[in-house]
Amino acid sequence: MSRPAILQIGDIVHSQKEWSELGSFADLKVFKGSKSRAGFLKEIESGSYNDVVALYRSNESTTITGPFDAELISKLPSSLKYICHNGAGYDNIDVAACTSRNISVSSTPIAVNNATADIAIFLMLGALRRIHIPYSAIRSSKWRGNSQLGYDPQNKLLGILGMGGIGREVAARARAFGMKIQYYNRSRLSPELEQGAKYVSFEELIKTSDVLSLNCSLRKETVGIIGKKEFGMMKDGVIIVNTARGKLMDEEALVQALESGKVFSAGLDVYEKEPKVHQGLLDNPNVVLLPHIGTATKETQRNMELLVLENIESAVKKGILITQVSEQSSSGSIKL
Ligand SMILES: NC(=O)c1ccc[n+]([C@@H]2O[C@H](COP(=O)([O-])OP(=O)(O)OC[C@H]3O[C@@H](n4cnc5c(N)ncnc54)[C@H](O)[C@@H]3O)[C@@H](O)[C@H]2O)c1
Repeated sequence: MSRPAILQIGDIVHSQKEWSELGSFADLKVFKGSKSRAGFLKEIESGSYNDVVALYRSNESTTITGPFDAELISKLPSSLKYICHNGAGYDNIDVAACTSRNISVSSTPIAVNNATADIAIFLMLGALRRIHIPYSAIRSSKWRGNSQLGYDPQNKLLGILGMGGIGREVAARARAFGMKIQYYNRSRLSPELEQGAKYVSFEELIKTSDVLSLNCSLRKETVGIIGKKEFGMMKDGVIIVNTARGKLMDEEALVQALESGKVFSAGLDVYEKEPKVHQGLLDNPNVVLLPHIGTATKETQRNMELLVLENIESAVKKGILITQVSEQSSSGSIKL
């Protein structure tokens, strides 16, 4: 029987040794052609990947191939059974199109939790203090510049929208700051996972939170989940933190809510049209901005790569993905 092949798209930076070790049971191929969607499609058409069973891709490699949408998925070789994605968010993969082609998809949850929750807390504290103002004043020899007093996290009500892996780590950290926690999720968590957080309706979360942290995945039904109407329902002086996905929120509506003072400040790691950032956010000193660096630590990047490689090994050797995406693992609709 011929050996299966595994295809790498994009860079593997922190676990090259472990990638090479997959060579003990499979042929390793790396997409090196003209680094574009057209170049990738050309390589597929040439037949070079006709023995590829599993592939490695990442949120970063989307800049090379474009999204794994229905069009691209329809052109993948018929040998391909597993897409092992490096990223906790996989909104750049059309999972339904994969399922209908009997392709299983994995992502990298858990590995991302700590680093992303750390950044959410960093942004929340920064937003509570409107930290950008003193932060930039000192470097332009203005000492505190136009700084005003901020707020303590203690005794504030933190609302978490999407109490998944990252949301729960945000809650754990916020408890240490003396915050009260409430959350809304697709389904209520067990008491062990809730850790005392109060489960409330979406409407109550929006209306009563002092700080709102967006931690839910981007799906068709969550695009624009926070828009003009929701900002209108919020408490005056609310603080918004978004480390999940920019498209969850109507950025224009956020800019207006910041300008009107409805929103005291915001801490953002993600944007609607990355890498483009709304000019109204760039111009507003009350906003803390980071360029999507939630998982940008050496430990987390390595752990994410390793989890992808573990998924590949398990898939090729045993036909099982370790962290298959929930749309496929819970529906049981995929037959291999
Ligand atoms: N800033 C970064 O660098 C960075 C890093 C990792 C992940 N992320 C983003 O954070 C998101 C969350 O990651 P995670 O690992 O915690 O994922 P997760 O799957 O563990 O949690 C997502 C949660 O969202 C909830 N959810 C989905 N649809 C919902 C809806 N309609 N209403 C309410 N809740 C809903 C789910 O029930 C789940 O609890 C990812 O999807 C990803 O886009 C960003």
